[in-house]
Amino acid sequence: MIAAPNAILAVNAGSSSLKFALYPHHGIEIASARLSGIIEGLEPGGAPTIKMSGPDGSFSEPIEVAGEAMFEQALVALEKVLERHTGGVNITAIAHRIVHGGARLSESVLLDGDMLAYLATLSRLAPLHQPHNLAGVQAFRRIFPELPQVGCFDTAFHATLPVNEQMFALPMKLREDGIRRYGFHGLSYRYVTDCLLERSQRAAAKTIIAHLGNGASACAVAGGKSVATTMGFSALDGLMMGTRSGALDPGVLLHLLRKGWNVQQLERTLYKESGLRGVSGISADMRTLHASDDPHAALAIDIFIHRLVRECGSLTAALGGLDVIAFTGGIGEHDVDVRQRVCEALSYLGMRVDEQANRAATGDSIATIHTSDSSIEIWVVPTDEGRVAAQDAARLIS
Ligand SMILES: Nc1ncnc2c1ncn2[C@@H]1O[C@H](COP(=O)(O)OP(=O)(O)O)[C@@H](O)[C@H]1O
Ligand SMILES: CC(=O)OP(=O)(O)O
Ligand SMILES: [Mg+2]
Repeated sequence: MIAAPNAILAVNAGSSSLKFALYPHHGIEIASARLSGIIEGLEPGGAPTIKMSGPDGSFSEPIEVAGEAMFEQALVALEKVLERHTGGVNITAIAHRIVHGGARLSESVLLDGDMLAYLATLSRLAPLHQPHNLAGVQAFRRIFPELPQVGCFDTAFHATLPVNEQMFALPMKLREDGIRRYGFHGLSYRYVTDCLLERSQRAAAKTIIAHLGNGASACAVAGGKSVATTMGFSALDGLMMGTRSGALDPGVLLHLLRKGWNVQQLERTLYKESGLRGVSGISADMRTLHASDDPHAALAIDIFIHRLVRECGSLTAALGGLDVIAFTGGIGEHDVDVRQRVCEALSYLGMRVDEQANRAATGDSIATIHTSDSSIEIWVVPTDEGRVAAQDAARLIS
């Protein structure tokens, strides 16, 4: 009898959805994802649905849940769906994307009770991500108690940030309380950095990676290491995002507090009602904004690009020049118009975008979109955060 192939299940548990992908592996050798998908509607009162695409094509089906423990019931359903569509792979570990590893964790780790207790203390630093990530781990531990669970941290890639990039100009005592810049989207930055280092002679020098998804940030990478990044203490800083404000004058917060706003109102506004959604009044989805002829939609896109161009200038200054820029995340991989406008605004650096190559880069595979006389390479790299997590899990269980 031939043994079922081994595979690692990489998951990203959010507030109301769970993204997953299954990576076959042979020891520490990881293959491309065999299938990937999302369970949506996991909020109380929601109607959980599983969407998946893999070798048998794409499908979407509701998950039957009754009473409490919706998350656990969804995982049991996921296990059955995976069994049906993979012909029975042998899952060897679950690799969890967890946004915050704090100052202590600069690498992925096996998750046990002590480690989870430490990670729970970081929830206050990432209130909209960390509690959901950890609830995901707990649910998987209950449903699959025999499987190793591995934590892979968004902050880990930024452990190399120099101290002047980590520090706020605040009283030193606050730094001792953990109030410093951490940076996020590290799994994506690691994936893109590895892709670039494999393919470009110049990527080892001075590179900016723009991760433009629902959450968005950009990172300056030198010699494969993070040296500056736009997200800081929380996943709110830096670029304008789908529903988050990005960098904001702290005076605005003081003003609103003085007007009587409470923490919940501030949190909701900054995380959920700002960014593309807040400015446009229409949607957080870039595709919807492009399709709209409302002037507020155009204004939202315009601010998004303006903020990104300014941050690229700042990151270029931190690097002392620029050799390579890479676009990734849903917008970075697919949005021809945003890439064109950002690159044209950065032409003062000697960046020349090839309009035809840009139009042809659809995010299905890695592409370059610069002209032969551009002094800066421009890349489009479809990211794969799950693969980085799966690699680490394979290493940790081997
Ligand atoms: N073809 C496209 N053109 C422009 N934007 C796109 C396209 N496809 C996806 N996006 C945008 O990508 C964003 C989601 O990015 P993604 O990286 O998938 O999200 P997440 O951060 O949840 O992983 C949305 O704003 C969406 O509009
Ligand atoms: C850290 C962060 O912003 O993550 P996401 O883009 O998944 O919201
Ligand atoms: Mg994302």
